[in-house]
Amino acid sequence: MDHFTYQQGHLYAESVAVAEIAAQYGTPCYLYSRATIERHYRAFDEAVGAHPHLICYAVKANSNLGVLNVLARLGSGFDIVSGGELARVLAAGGDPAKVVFSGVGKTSEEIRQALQAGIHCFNVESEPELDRIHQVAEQLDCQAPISIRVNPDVDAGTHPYISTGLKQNKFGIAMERAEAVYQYAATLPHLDIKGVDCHIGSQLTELAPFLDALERLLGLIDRLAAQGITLSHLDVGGGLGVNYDDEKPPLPAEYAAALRERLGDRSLALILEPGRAIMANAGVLITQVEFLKRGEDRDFAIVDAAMNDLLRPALYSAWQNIIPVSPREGTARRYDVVGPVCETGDFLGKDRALVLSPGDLLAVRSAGAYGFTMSSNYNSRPRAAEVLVDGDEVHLVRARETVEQLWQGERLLP
Ligand SMILES: Cc1ncc(COP(=O)(O)O)c(C=O)c1O
Ligand SMILES: N[C@@H](CCCC[NH3+])C(=O)O
Repeated sequence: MDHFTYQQGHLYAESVAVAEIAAQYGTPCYLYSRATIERHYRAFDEAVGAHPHLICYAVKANSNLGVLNVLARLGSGFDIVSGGELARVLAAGGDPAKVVFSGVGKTSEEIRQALQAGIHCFNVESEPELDRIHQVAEQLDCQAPISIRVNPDVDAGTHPYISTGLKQNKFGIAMERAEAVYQYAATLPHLDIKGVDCHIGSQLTELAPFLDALERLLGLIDRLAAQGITLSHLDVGGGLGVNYDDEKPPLPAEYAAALRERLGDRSLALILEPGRAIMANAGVLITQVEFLKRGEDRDFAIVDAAMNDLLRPALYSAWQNIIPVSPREGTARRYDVVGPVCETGDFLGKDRALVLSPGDLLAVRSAGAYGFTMSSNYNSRPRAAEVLVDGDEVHLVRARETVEQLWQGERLLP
């Protein structure tokens, strides 16, 4: 469910006509709905219920400060993967004590910043990383809270580029090594073992792979307990899919109930790291039709948003719905909806049935996650504005870039 609906024949974001926002802020423009973000966050929080837990929203899905601030106000924690994301969380008023730090390439400087900020836990992805964290903690004369990210070798059944829990993926420490790594970590005085973590991939639409991974983790937790290593939390990562088309992913309530059932009476706090499930359907990308071009083979709707604004279709052949902001009467034609970037892979959607005239506004749905965060300045295109709608209020949470900002930091030769 989301708060982008047609009212009197025009698309609205909560109580505001999308066309009005486009007129004020220009296109392309990302629109987010505060009510949808809040509802999705609460769906996870309430699904886990009374069981001790932390919802650590995955910042990579959408790191806009306004968005992070909405979540921080709800008490959300954050899953980060860089010093930049940590800085954003802090700037947005997030609580560092609710931050978990994932990612395979943490630098010493990033580790130092996170220790100084007082984060909840590092999700350690390799043995050399464990040593590096220990070394930095020793220099700062503190204990680093850690959790081992285990790679359970489970097929998430998702796009190969976003599957992370297989042996051949770069993420986590192999299950076979995990016990030895915990034993080793327990000998290091500047580490504080907190938990175990896994994240097997993104856009999962079935429960089975999650539960498969969970069973393997619970086995490890029990074996460690028998060896005197008691963990206080279990981080199951993110990955719950959303409806882009007609997928029917499990709802947070169903997912959380299955997790809690399998936890049994183990006294382990649960950490969840949802990104897409909170943000994807809380956002749309608004774009305007520049030209309609009749080709010999097919028709093109050339719009002012491109792969630099929304990379998912080009990168993963991802399908996202494209709908008119103010639908017209008439006979639909089939269009490839393409951007101005000089790449054949620059498309937002292919073979879409639409009734269009130049100047029409289109909304690309489900664009709140991995939309703006994956955008770039390719073809020297300024990045789009981001707007957060809250009831009948509209907040510009990031202005469209100016062309001068495109070369900030660059220098002419002397
Ligand atoms: C470690 C980690 N946690 C959480 C997420 C969030 O995943 P999703 O957006 O699929 O919930 C990701 C991205 O896949 C991730 O790499
Ligand atoms: N960027 C991906 C998800 C990657 C998840 C990060 N581990 C997407 O748009 O689907």
